[in-house]
Amino acid sequence: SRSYEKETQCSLLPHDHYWISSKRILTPDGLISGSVEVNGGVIVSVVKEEDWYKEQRSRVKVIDYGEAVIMPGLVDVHAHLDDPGRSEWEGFPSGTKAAAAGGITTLIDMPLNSDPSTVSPETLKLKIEAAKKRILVDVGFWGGLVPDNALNSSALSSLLDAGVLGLKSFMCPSGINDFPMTNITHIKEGLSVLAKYKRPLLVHAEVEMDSEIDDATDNDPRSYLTYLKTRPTSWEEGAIRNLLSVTENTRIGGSAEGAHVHIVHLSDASSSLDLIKEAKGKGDSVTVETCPHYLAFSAEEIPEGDTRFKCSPPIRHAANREKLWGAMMEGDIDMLSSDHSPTKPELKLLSDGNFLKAWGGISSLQFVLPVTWSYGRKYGVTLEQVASWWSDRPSKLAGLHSKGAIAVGKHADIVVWEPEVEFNLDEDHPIHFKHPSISAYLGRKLSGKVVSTFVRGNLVFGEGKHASDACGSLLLAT
Ligand SMILES: NC(=O)NC(NC(N)=O)C(=O)[O-]
Ligand SMILES: [Zn+2]
Ligand SMILES: [Zn+2]
Repeated sequence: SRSYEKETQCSLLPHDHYWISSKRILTPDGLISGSVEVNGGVIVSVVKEEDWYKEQRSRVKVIDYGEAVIMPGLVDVHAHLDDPGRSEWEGFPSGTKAAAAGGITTLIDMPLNSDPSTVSPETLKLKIEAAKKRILVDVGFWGGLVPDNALNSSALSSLLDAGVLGLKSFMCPSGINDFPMTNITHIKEGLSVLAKYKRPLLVHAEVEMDSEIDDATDNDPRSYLTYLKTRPTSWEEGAIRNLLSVTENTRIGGSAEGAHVHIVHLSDASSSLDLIKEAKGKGDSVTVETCPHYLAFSAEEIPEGDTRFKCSPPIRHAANREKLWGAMMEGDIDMLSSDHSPTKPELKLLSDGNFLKAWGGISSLQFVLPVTWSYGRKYGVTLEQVASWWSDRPSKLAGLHSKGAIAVGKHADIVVWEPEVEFNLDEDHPIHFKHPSISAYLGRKLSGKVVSTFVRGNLVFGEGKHASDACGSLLLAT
């Protein structure tokens, strides 16, 4: 029939009702051997092997994944897909293809690096138009909190009413002209509006302060350490200290109860993290993420002129990376995000190697699961932790309560992967984001191969292939 045809193009699997089984299914109650029943895009049962009676399964298709891990799909709350306006940097089609190939089933797009930035109902509409029928995974949007709308509660309300899942602001220049930085008054006012909607504010927490080098001309711009000195930990610490001066309002009974502050891409695992822990201890509604590149790389190993590693805040020394891992394992850092922030290769200035002038941003979207796993193994990272950092916590941050777990009633957003399988990110490895050459992960050996990715029951990626139709859904807050 017609509808059958349509289904097969959204999914590599011509079934609406089926079971997937494996010896390792990660549920909220732990790892089980058993099966997951999917019907109409939703998980309708999760059954242990011993309870899975033959008659139950005989009627519908069963896909047996053997010992591969079945886990909730990843929810990436921080990615820049640069569409519309800078789709030569990335774009919804290539970005969501990379996401699907990496086991990411939901992606929340940042409001900047597209042109225009997403700061109003009109600009959100442009995003929605650009994404419609061009996304392989589910996509939601953060709106921008900028000086233009921050002190105007009806402007902010109209942006929130239009469906952004929350807001994002910068405490330092963003590098994007139509996305200026906010001060603490803007943030405070923004939180009071967000409180009514119970949606979060995500903050890029760095503040411009004196750099540790008096005269940049004395320093080699091809040396990573020169760049590192221009954005010392005091930038993060100063911004976070200032930010946390207004988060007490988010406590129960506070004037902005219901609002939440989420600090994006934390790099400094020392004083900045201590401040966050202290605020959480007092009951402020605060969470923090870091990104795989801060956990995988260290300043010491960044080659001269290799601007693929440039991002802000910067990747710091190995001792800081150890502390970040400690904070992950202790639960002091709540979750992970990619901060996939690509550009066109020309702007990375790879032949110049000038760290001070190159575009800042790491390209990683497709690799975050194997990177987290590969670099985390030495710290004893478990599958439960990976699912908490990448699915459970981020889905809650974004208010997406139908996502983030293999449980009855949730969307059938699922990644099937083989943690033990190693691969080299060499020229032969298919990479789906637009500009693989600017990724700092190229040439690495990783462990953890994505076998299949399901979005609302559609098999959107399997055996190295993508579904031919882009049937991801737009996630608009209501
Ligand atoms: N304009 C940007 O995308 N900036 C991004 N750049 C990074 N992280 O280097 C970011 O998230 O701050
Ligand atoms: Zn940022
Ligand atoms: Zn970012």
